[in-house]
This record gives sequence, C-alpha cells and structure tokens, in this order.
Amino acid sequence: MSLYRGIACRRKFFWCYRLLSTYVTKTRYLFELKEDDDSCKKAQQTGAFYLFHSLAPLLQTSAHQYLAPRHSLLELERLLGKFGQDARRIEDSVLIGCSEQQEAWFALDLGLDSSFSLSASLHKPEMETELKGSFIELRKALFQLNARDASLLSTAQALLRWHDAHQFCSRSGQPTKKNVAGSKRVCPSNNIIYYPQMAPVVITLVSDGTRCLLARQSSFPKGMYSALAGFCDIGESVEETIHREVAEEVGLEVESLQYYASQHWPFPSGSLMIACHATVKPGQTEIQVNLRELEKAAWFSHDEVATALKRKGPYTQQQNGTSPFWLPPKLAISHQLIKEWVEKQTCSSLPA
Ligand SMILES: NC(=O)c1ccc[n+]([C@@H]2O[C@H](COP(=O)([O-])OP(=O)(O)OC[C@H]3O[C@@H](n4cnc5c(N)ncnc54)[C@H](O)[C@@H]3O)[C@@H](O)[C@H]2O)c1
Ligand SMILES: [Mg+2]
Repeated sequence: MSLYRGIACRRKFFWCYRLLSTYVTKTRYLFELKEDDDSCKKAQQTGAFYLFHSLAPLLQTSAHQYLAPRHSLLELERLLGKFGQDARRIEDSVLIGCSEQQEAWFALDLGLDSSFSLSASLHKPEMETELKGSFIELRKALFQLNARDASLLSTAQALLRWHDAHQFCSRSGQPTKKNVAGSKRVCPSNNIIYYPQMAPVVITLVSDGTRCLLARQSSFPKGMYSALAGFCDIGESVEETIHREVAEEVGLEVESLQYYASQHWPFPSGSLMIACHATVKPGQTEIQVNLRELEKAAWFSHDEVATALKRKGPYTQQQNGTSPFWLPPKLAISHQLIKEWVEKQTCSSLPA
C-alpha cells in the first residue's frame, strides 16, 4: 500500500469512527427505516412492539408505576392467530424509535378499525387477560410512566391517531397508503404525500418582576393553575402568538420575551409546546380575565409558587370546600417553566 493510500485509509477509518457515535448511528438507522420499506420490514423481524387499544396503551403495574411491555413479532403473530386475526394487521404498525443496539420499536393499535381486521376491533378484556396488562387511557397513565416510556407512548399515540384520521385523500377521496414506518401516507391516484402533523402551542409564564401570573380553566383538576397556553394561529410567529394569547386571555401586554424549551404534548391530538418567559409592560398588572377561555387568573408570589411546586396533586376537596393551590406535574413543560422562574427569582434575591 502506498503511503498516500495508507494515510487516505486511516483518514477514512478515522472519519467513519468519528461518525459512529451511538446517537448518530441511531439517527441514521431510523432515517433509513423511514425511507426504505424493505429495511423497515426487516427491522420488524427483530424489533419490538408497543400495543394500544383504541389509542389506550397496554400497561403493567409495578410498584406505583406503570410499565409499558414490548412484544416481539413472533409473539404478536401468535396473539393475532389466537384471536382469529389476519397477521397482515401488523402492517398498520408505526415506527416510534429504536434502542442503542438498533432494536427498532413499533406501535400497533388493536382496537382501531383496520383494513386487515376480520372484526372491527379485537375484544379488549380477553386481550388484557392474555397480555397480563390493561389498556389504560394515556391521560390517566402519563404521569406514572418513566420519562422514556412517557415520551415513546406520546409519540406513538399521536402517530396512530394521525394515521387513523388520514386514511383517505382529501382531494381524490381514495384510500391513502402508509409507508412501512408510518412516516407518511400517499394517495396512489395522484401521488399526493401526507405527512403527520402537530399543532404548535405557545405556553408563556408572565412575570411582573417579583410575581408570576398563573391561570386555570374550568376543566383543570380542582386547585391546579398553570402558565398561559394557546394554539398558534396560521401565519403567526411564536412572538405574535405570545402577544395575542396574553392579551386575549388576561388583557395584558408583554415584552422581553425569552424562549425556555419545548416539548411534544400528546393532548388534545399531538402538540408542540413552545415554552417562553415574558414580562408585563411597566405599570400594567391589572388582570382582565377572558371568561370564555379561563375560569380564573391571578398573580402569585415567589414563596406561594415555590410551596405549590412541592405539592403533588390532584387533591380531593378540603372540608371547607377549597382545594390547595398546586401546579402541573414534573413531566409537563409548564412545571419546568415555573420551576425555572422560581430558581431565577431565588438567585436574584440572594445577597451578592
Ligand atoms: N404540557 C404542558 O405543560 C401544558 C400546559 C398547559 C396547556 N397545555 C396544552 O396546551 C393546549 C392549548 O392550551 P389552551 O387550551 O389554553 O389553548 P387556547 O387558549 O388556544 O384555547 C383552546 C381553543 O383554541 C381553539 N383552537 C385553535 N387551534 C386549535 C387546534 N389546532 N387544536 C385544538 N384547538 C384549537 C379551540 O377553539 C380550542 O377550544 C391544551 O390542549 C393543553 O393540553 C400543555
Ligand atoms: Mg389558553
């Protein structure tokens, strides 16, 4: 081997080696599975499946926590066979991630209508007995799952719901066909491609410098308050949504917008929560609640909020009919946003 080729080989080796970080490898693998139906079908052979029934995930209970069991393709085929179902139903599954060892993870709903189902939906109680678990509504289970399962099941539910609702082309009316991974659907008659969508929502913690503004809707559990949230209107920037939502919901104008973080949120049907801090304009603190949107909104001090962050709801009503003031659970980005505000206030109030 010439010196030049030797150096070139070593360079190539170094370049490949450098690329092969676990994260990059995983990302490239998932990209390949989304792009190539054959690779994705192959990945199902060694992959694992999370099961749902009418969008409720299959869960098992373990020490006050829910665990999401996974099933192999063989187990799934055996299960479908036992319930007299066509194994092609597995074609309805969607890719939701993979392990560091490149075991691909899929989700499959056994309760939704399928072109391969012999009956509209598989019988739930019998399946629960067979699978040694229960199909539990994600709203009830989300906060008792570990962070990884919560994130995977949220993604899975949003994707399964989107496929269920987009089975027909909105132009031709013909059935659309999903790719194996479920990252898109195509109308065979006109080749229009449909991609899964999510709705951007801005969540803003408004402060007046020493207090923060929290609000509740009548649908919230008793005593729970959160930061102001609102869907982005078409054509709006995140900044415009913040200004509009704060004005609409509490009649205030804000400035000094600061991005905090974002989170996928499975409710109502897959949202991207974009969390920000904002400050009211000087001297503007009088809240005018829009009762069409909110039940109540108020300013809360640092100490009130710091205490509420430690409470774990939901609470049953106290004897005097009131419920203690509490905040969304840790998993929700609103909790993280409020916590960050409390920590910043604590730092700024510490003596230099
Ligand atoms: N993860 C968190 O920490 C957290 C905290 C608060 C709110 N949220 C979520 O934010 C979402 C939005 O908050 P909100 O209810 O105050 O929003 P909002 O103030 O925009 O009011 C909701 C109304 O907006 C309209 N709307 C406009 N676009 C919509 C769309 N794409 N989908 C559904 N409705 C749409 C509907 O009329 C709906 O009733 C809620 O669904 C809630 O689950 C999440
Ligand atoms: Mg709102």
